[in-house]
Amino acid sequence: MPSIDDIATTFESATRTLSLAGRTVLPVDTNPVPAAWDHVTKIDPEEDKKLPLLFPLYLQHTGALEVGGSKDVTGQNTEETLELVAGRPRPAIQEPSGVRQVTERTREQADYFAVPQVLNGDTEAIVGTLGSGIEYLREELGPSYLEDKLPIPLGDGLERRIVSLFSAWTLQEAVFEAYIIMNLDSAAAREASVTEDDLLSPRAAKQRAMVAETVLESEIVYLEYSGTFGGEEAEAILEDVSEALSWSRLWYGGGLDSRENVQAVLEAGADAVVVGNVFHEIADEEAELCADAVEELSPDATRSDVEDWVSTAIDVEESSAAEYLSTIPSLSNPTARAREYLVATIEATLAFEELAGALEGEVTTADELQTALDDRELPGEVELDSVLDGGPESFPRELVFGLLVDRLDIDADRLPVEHISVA
Ligand SMILES: CC(C)=CCC/C(C)=C/CC/C(C)=C/CC/C(C)=C/COP(=O)(O)OP(=O)(O)O
Ligand SMILES: O=P(O)(O)OC[C@@H](O)CO
Repeated sequence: MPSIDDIATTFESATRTLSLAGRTVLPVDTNPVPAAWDHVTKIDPEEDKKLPLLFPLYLQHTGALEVGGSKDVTGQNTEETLELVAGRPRPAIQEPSGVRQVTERTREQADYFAVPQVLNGDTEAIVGTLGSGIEYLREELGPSYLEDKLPIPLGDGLERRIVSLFSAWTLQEAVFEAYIIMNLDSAAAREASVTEDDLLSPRAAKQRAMVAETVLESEIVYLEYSGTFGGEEAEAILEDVSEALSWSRLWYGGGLDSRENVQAVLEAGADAVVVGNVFHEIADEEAELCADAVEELSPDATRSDVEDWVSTAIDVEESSAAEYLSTIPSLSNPTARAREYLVATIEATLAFEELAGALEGEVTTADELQTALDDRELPGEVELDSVLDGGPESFPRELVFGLLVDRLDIDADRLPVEHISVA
């Protein structure tokens, strides 16, 4: 009679064979990273990188929101950013660059967990940090998660096995991003100790991508030029790497800000583009624009007044809003959308200023503020509700409440609005 170990071994071997067939010969796509994502927006939780006020308007057109960065990222600012953006309106991926950015809360908030592994960096960036991450899952996050969830203690042995299952499951559920970092002048290159000697030719990049797909089983191979556009060099790498991959998705990120540079990397073989800086630049741009609008426009300016003002205040075609929207392959007429979203943002700001002015000195507690907002149409509410499909909680209400709590210096729990441009 076969032992339980024999049965388990046979089962494991059959599962592996099926998984291998799914990756190679069967006409099915078993990669958990949706092929439909051809555009991903990378959102950095660090303090200096802000979100546009009506960010869901912009994010409705992207495939997924990837939350992470290489500098000044913490568990707390990651939780805050995920609290704001996850599901608004697209799924969120947490991409940690350090172990302690992962918390119980971020695991609950994010729909996907993406672990970077750098194919051309130092050992720390391929196995070192990952090793401390697994240790952290087993020895800290797992036990504290279990303590929160278990109604009664189960005894040391069983608890240890459940914790080990928790960390194995977390990694099983994770998607791995095999990075090839090619811009030496980026935080990502510094983080992963990528030097001149580590830069790869297209052929070497292709060979490492093959290791990622077949041995490391990385769901994503990520050509990273963070902060700069890789141009022809990147295209040559994408051409070679894309020929070699059949299961892993090939992502390109770095310096994208126009339809042309997006088309170039997609045509060279990228499955998806990742856009970071230019999204945050929308927030900086609108903060200035809104400050000017508050100075120059009357609070009861009509939409057509605002549209006219926008036409004189900014060259919309050259704006960061239009640049970001132009990176979304499926979106037609990005300039017209940018104009529409900028106008909506200014209208919302003018209405917010008027509301804040009316409530100043009138309300001093959270309850009073809540009552004052009930049954009133709030700035940005119509636009945001049309994108967010209602849902049980009203995001525009929470947003305006949070911004007013800050403005009126009220003591109350609120959304982490400090990540929003105009706060
Ligand atoms: C398993 C657990 C709990 C955690 C995983 C912890 C790991 C393995 C983190 C990976 C650390 C690592 C290899 C970082 C490399 C740097 C990197 C690729 C960062 C991502 O780039 P961006 O942050 O988007 O780049 P910029 O900041 O330059 O824009
Ligand atoms: O910020 P940018 O240059 O758009 O790069 C996006 C992303 O690849 C960074 O990890």
